Amino acid sequence: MTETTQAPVLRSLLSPARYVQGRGALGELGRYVAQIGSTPLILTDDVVRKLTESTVTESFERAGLPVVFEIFGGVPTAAEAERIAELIRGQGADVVIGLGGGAAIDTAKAAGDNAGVRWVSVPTAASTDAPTSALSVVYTEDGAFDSYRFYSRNPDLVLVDTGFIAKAPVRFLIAGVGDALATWIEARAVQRSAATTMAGGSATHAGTALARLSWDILWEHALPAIDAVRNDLVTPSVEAVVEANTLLSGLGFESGGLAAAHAVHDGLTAVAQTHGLAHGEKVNIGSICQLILEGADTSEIREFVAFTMRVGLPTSLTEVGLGDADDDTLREVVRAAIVPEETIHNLAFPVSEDALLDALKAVEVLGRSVRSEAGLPAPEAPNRH
Ligand SMILES: NC(=O)c1ccc[n+]([C@@H]2O[C@H](COP(=O)([O-])OP(=O)(O)OC[C@H]3O[C@@H](n4cnc5c(N)ncnc54)[C@H](O)[C@@H]3O)[C@@H](O)[C@H]2O)c1
Ligand SMILES: [Zn+2]
Repeated sequence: MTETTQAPVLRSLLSPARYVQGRGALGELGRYVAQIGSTPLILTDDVVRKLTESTVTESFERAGLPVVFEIFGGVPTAAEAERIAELIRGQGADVVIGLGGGAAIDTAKAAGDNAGVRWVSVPTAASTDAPTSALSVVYTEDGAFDSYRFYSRNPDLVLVDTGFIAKAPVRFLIAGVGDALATWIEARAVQRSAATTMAGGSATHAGTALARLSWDILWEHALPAIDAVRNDLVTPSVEAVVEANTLLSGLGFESGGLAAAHAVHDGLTAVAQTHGLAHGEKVNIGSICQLILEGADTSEIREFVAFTMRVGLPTSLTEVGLGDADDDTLREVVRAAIVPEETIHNLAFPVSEDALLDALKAVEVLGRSVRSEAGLPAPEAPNRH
């Protein structure tokens, strides 16, 4: 028998064991967590703890679970994950719950993996597609993208209470729409190039189709959902967008694949000017950049810019703090976006430093042009948070 020297091309789809979504879901968290472990540790920040503590406590008490909160430090670094892992070991916890935004959720996954216990994602904002995936994005202490860290399993449970999402600042939902719209743009590119996905191997039809479904739902429901959340309302559009941002985009990006949009996001984190912005806001600049690099139809690109502008996402370098950036600063972004391990190389064509620099600059030109066509004033630099 002859031995094959090449690994076979395999298709793969990953997902969490259970996904639960709806108004009032947080009150049921204890019941679901009790199926996974008996000594949970909840990782969250002060803001989210204040909002959720009474509901979580009541739910855990009903399920006979102890209530142990730990404050998340704010940046998902390797050191923060190890600090939490130490606590898990010390307390003998058997499940860690990331409660809050993508950063707390990613840190809970990393800490759970370090400590060898199971993990649960409870997003209180539909701001990213982090909750479902079997990976964390690791940052340096000063907030720059460091690396992707992959795990052998996804969260055992992802639970989303749309009542909390509707009461959260609308900017989070808007950012989540930016993150989720990129999913189809990137999965489509990975499908064209037959590149490897974040799940390892080639995309399944299912992974790619979920990315597309997320896109379709967002074009239909993002604007009414944003209006509803501005008024603290949970409508069917809000439920649809939360599912698109969290479940569909989560499965779609992981099993459909990433390409240039996220690589450009990662590049943007290399410069301090962008640090006050949400993940999904930076990703939207990456999506526009990818469409430009791909030479997508002018009408398609302009429609995307106009739509995401209406959604409330940044569509120009000015809005991510880089309006007056010199070439050296932009080259820093570009170089970080095209390092060999970046997903930009999943595009079907090679991308040079100069090509990406020009595409980035073209985002500003395009964003300004679409704004003025819509009769809107020139873009403004972001408010610092
Ligand atoms: N692992 C993955 O697959 C993946 C995918 C996408 C993004 N990410 C990561 O996710 C992170 C970004 O997540 P993010 O945009 O949610 O930011 P974040 O986690 O920093 O959260 C932002 C803020 O939201 C606040 N918040 C959360 N819920 C709230 C609520 N209901 N009301 C008021 N405030 C609330 C938190 O207190 C926090 O300060 C980045 O680290 C990014 O790399 C990971
Ligand atoms: Zn993302």
